[in-house]
Amino acid sequence: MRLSPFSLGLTSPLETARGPIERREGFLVAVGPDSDAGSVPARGLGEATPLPGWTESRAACEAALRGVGGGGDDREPIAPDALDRLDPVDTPAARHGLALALADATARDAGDALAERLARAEGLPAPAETVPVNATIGDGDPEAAVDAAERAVEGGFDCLKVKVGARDLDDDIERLWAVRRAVGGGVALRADANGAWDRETARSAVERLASLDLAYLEQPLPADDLDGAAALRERQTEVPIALDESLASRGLDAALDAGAADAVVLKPMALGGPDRALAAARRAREAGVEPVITTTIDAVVARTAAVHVAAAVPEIAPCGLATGSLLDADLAPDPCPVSAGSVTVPDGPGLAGDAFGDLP
Ligand SMILES: O=C(O)CCC(=O)c1ccccc1C(=O)O
Ligand SMILES: [Mg+2]
Repeated sequence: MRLSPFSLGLTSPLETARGPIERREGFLVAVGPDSDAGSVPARGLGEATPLPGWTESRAACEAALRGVGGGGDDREPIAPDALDRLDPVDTPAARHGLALALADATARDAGDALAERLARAEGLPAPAETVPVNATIGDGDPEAAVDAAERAVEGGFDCLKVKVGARDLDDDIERLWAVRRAVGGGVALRADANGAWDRETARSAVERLASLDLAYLEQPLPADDLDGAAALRERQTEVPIALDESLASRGLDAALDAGAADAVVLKPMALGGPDRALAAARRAREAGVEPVITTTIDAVVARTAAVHVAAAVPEIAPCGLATGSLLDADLAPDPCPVSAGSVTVPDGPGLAGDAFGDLP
């Protein structure tokens, strides 16, 4: 297994209530084919891009991958239990990197698109050919938010996710209303507070946002506060509640059991791999909770993998996968660029046929 480090800057920092995201640093993970041992049937490519706060640190990610043979050559056989030795809770990005590389290799060997393999493993029907996506708007000042919203709608997006929670609630409400006035009633608006509010502020927010027609409010309360999220849902049906950070901290099952979410925001990089993200999406669906797939502002390999995961979820809601444009450079041309608020799922085989053939 070969690791190739990379470091990519964002065009401008993505401001969130938990601070700005300025760079994304991680590893490409290349495996096989190791014709001698036969444990990896074809070349496969993965990406491990940790985001501390959502995943392990970069150092922990690298150590975990090296501990299961990363750092060697891609032709070296991989221990059969290598993937099992990467803990999806402690080192989700590391597990994502190897799980994706192995899944890409297996799908390539079979001549299937990754989405087809993922769907079959979960007993889901044939994947979709396109996936709807939301535009991601950072927690900048009101003019910047309105500007970004107008540009996104001109570009064909009909769903916008606006970061909130970095300023006073009064200012956020005014900011969201400014966006609503600018884009009109026909565009779906989501707001993501990244856990910034206490219960009283969150209660006030859902009351004051009731008439804004929000598609959902994401992570209004700290990650651990599932009871608070459940209570918000009980009092305010006009503002659906989505959970993101809570899934990493409390787990999907606890969130579903607590009745704490109308929607769950599933990040393959934070959940330990494409396979685990799709399994989570299927479980959420079965519990009547809408799954949404997003990146952690990953490079093109993991972003493409997340598109395959989303494609495998029948009738998926708009996903947070239009994040490539936030990076000021990328590892390869995008095999599934965003057009008119949607991405086309690559045919394969694997992630995207030959699209990543020049990558290490
Ligand atoms: O969902 C999106 O539109 C993009 C992804 C996103 O917002 C995000 C990206 C990196 C880390 C956290 C988050 C988040 O959803 O909170
Ligand atoms: Mg979020």
